[in-house]
Amino acid sequence: MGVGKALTQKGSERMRQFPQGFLWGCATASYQIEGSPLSDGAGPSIWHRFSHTPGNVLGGDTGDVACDHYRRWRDDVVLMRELGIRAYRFSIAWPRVLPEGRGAVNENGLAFYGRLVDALLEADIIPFVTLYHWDLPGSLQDLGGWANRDVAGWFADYADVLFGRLGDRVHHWITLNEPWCVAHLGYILGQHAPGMRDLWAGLRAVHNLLLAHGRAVLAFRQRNMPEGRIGITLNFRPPHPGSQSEQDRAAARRAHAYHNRLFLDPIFTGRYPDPIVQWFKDSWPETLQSDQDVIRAPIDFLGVNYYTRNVVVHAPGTGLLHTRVIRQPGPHTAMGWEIYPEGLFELLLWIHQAYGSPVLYITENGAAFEDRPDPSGTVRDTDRLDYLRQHFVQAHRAIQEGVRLQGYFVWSLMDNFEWAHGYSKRFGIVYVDFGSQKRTIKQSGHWYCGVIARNGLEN
Ligand SMILES: OC[C@@H]1[C@@H](O)[C@H](O)[C@@H](O)c2nc(CNc3ccccc3)cn21
Repeated sequence: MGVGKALTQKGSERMRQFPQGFLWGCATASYQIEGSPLSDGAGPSIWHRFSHTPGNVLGGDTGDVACDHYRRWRDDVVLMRELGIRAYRFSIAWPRVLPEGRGAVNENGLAFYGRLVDALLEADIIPFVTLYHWDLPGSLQDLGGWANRDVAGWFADYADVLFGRLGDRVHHWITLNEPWCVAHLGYILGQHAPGMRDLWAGLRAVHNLLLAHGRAVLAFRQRNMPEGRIGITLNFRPPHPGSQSEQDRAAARRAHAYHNRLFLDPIFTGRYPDPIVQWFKDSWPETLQSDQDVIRAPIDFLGVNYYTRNVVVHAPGTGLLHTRVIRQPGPHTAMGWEIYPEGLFELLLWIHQAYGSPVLYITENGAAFEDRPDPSGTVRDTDRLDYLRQHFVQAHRAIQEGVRLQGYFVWSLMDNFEWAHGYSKRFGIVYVDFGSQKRTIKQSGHWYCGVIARNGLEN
């Protein structure tokens, strides 16, 4: 598309028009919104165990109720229709479908997701299903979880149940959400479930997550569903060196390899980034030559989660990579993340140019701010509106440069359980009063509805 077509002059306003058919949406995840973690035959997940273990989640919050979406899903689909979203990214809780992680299917759990998918289709909303968004069945963690190489087969079998039962109606599948977070936060730092602090286990989790992804892609291809598309969602934090010293530039390269290339390179090139294999040499897992052919099974799209960048300096003996992140001046979100919209453009262009112009979806972008309803009940979250508008502008820039960006999912549809932060951090474009469960569309949500209707941005 030429630039001229995308920048239309309407009156005094300049419109940034997105391509026809661009999929504007919102994203959520099962453990963060559903509640009812053990209802109707569901088994406990590692996040059910982790949040019920004192000290792991701020304020002792758990996902026991969350947004009560398991019971309020019909009203939430009505809300999505009011917002006018064209697609909805949500995850399926593995322990609802396979309570033990393997073996017998829990028909009640599968039926919940079947009803949700049918309601979305009825509302003309395209479902994007994430197969795994961190809620591993506890019984599989008892067998080592992602550190056990057998998990690749367990995950592929679980995925195949869903391909078989929902594949007639769901045509967009995401195998894993942010495997980097699963391994790094869950197995190395211990800040997320299962709360392990074990580099050896964490690096094996990296490899087994990739194997599991590849085995699920191969199972999907076996199903021969020509309308179906499958990909993976990875999180990225473009690192900038804190200075032009060679030490800081080397630190930024290490951070880049670990944060951004650790999963991207094996999937697209069949090889781990050399700097990382060298850096972790003594702890690096044993792998089979045949593994790389499974891991690099071609995918149809890449999901990109972007929130911020990191400014990195060399810090001998500090942390995993001997690096430290330097807080920057300027605006930050309630998570303490720098607001750096240009980083989205930089990231999309890098992936486009370095990995063969894949089809991309922004599967998460959003911001937490201290939202409060005013006396009339209105939530004037202008800071979130500005954050999203600035990032939409950068996404539009990327499309102008030829990036094959085909959709954008705002994180999140509604305020929800923010992992170790509990309910203290609000990312939604819909406000949730967790006492009454009342939903209120925030100013950003009303604004987003207009962007979707115009399929573009007014200045
Ligand atoms: O923190 C906001 C969201 C979270 O609610 C989603 O479940 C998760 O997919 C998600 N990933 C990121 C970005 N990745 C990240 C990296 C390091 C620490 C925390 C998040 C942000 N978010």
